[in-house]
Amino acid sequence: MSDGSTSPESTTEIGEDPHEGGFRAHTAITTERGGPRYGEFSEQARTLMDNVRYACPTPELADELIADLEKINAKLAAVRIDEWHSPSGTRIDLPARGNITLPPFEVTEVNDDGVFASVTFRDFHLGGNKAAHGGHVAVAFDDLGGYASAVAIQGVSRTAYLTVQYRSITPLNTPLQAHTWAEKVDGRKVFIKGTLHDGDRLCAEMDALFIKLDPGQQ
Ligand SMILES: CCCCCCCC/C=C\CCCCCCCC(=O)SCCNC(=O)CCNC(=O)[C@H](O)C(C)(C)COP(=O)(O)OP(=O)(O)OC[C@H]1O[C@@H](n2cnc3c(N)ncnc32)[C@H](O)[C@@H]1OP(=O)(O)O
Repeated sequence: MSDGSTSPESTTEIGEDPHEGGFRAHTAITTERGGPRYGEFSEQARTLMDNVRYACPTPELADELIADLEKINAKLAAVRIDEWHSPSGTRIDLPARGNITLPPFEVTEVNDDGVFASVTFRDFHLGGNKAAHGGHVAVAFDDLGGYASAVAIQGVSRTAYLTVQYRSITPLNTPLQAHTWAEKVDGRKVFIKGTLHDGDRLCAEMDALFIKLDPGQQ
């Protein structure tokens, strides 16, 4: 079984030095890095975080779990690679491109009106009272806003500011509808808006500025 990291069919061409300045020189899109079960692996990691968020282990069970997790961490530490070649963040076939640090989203459509995605906040995104933590809502907006910016300018940009208006509770474990779009492009400045809905109900809105990076910019 291949780890897919060098498969020319599944990755965009990246040379010896795949990054330029602070970001990738190319949009690395892969469907094979990490192997065919990388999605299940990521999902197990998310479920681990869900369970940890709500678990109250006995001291004896905590001892056992620490020993188990030490073994798992040793296995993972042995296969760590650099950020440019890691599957996380490049697997466009998986929720949130296989990046478990993002709220899992699935992009459902990209068109002239922007990026449309289904986002599901998990148990481990809990803020309080069954609602998502506001910081996680901002994370989802940052990534999907960056996506809309990338689509608008066909290039890489970085967040200069991002404001979220929290309009109503954002529920956990519910597929929510996210929409991000470029309202205006002015030179390197990309003004991005976003909304997050639970059905007809508006949960949050985003207003952000992304700056297109100059070649080689850190
Ligand atoms: C089939 C489809 C396939 C699709 C494939 C998938 C595609 C997916 C693609 C991608 C998705 C991923 C998306 C990820 C997104 C995540 C992004 C982040 O989280 S980035 C990390 C957080 N942000 C930072 O750490 C920035 C830190 N700050 C900086 O580095 C600089 O300040 C920077 C780059 C933002 C600007 O610095 P300067 O030196 O380049 O530019 P200056 O000259 O300062 O600003 C340019 C213009 O912008 C204005 N500006 C800059 N910052 C501003 C601010 N905070 N507020 C207002 N204006 C600002 C300035 O006034 C200037 O405007 P005037 O040209 O003079 O009109």
